[in-house]
Amino acid sequence: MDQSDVSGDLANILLTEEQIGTKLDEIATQIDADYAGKDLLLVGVLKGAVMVMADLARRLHHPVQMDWMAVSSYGSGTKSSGVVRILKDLDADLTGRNVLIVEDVIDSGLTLSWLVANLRSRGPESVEIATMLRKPDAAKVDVDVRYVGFDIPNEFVVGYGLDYAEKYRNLPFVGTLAPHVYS
Ligand SMILES: O=P(O)(O)OC[C@H]1O[C@H](OP(=O)(O)OP(=O)(O)O)[C@H](O)[C@@H]1O
Ligand code: HPA
Ligand SMILES: [Mg+2]
Repeated sequence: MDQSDVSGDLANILLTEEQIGTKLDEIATQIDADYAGKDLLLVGVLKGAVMVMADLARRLHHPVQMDWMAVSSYGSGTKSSGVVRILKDLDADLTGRNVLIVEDVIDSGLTLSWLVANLRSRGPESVEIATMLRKPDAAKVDVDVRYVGFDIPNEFVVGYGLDYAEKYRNLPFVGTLAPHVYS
C-alpha cells in the first residue's frame, strides 16, 4: 500500500516513528537489565505485535528466542468481542521458561488477561507483558504490565501493526482514523 493512498484516511498522528523508536530503546535497556543472565522467550501476539516484536527484539543485547501466538477477539470491527480464540498456538514448551508477551495494544485488557492466565497454566518460571500502547480509560479488567510504551486516549488507533479491517498495519506511525473511514 502506498502511504499516500491512506493519508486522507487519517485524522491525527498520535505517535511518530521517532517517538516509537526512542521509547523502544528505553524499554530494551530495561529488559536487558531485568533479564541479565536469564533465559528469555519473547511471545509475540499476531498479527498486531509483528512490528513491535521485530523492532524491540533487534534492540536487545540478550540471547532471546521468539515464538508467536495468534488470538483474535476483534475480528474486523473496532470493539472487542470479549471472546478470545486461539488461531495459532505456540511451538515452544513453556515449562521453566521466562516468558515475555509482546503486544501492540492493551485496550479492554480482555485479550491479555486471558492470555496471561492461559500461559501461566503451562508451568513457566515467569510471565510478563511488554506493550507498545495501553488505553487506561478503556480497561475492563486490570492487567499487570511490566513494560508500557505509551498510555493513549480511548480512541481507535491504527498503524505500527494495528489495523482497521486489516488495513493500515504497515504505517510506521500511530494515528487515528477520520470518521468517513468508518461509515
Ligand atoms: O485489550 P483488548 O481489548 O483485548 O484488545 C487488544 C487486542 O486486540 C488486538 O488484536 P486483534 O484481535 O485485533 O488481532 P490482530 O492483532 O490480528 O489485529 C490487539 O492486537 C490486541 O491483541
Ligand atoms: O485501537 C485499536 N486499533 C486497532 N486494533 C485494536 N485492537 C484493540 N484496540 C485497537
Ligand atoms: Mg486487529
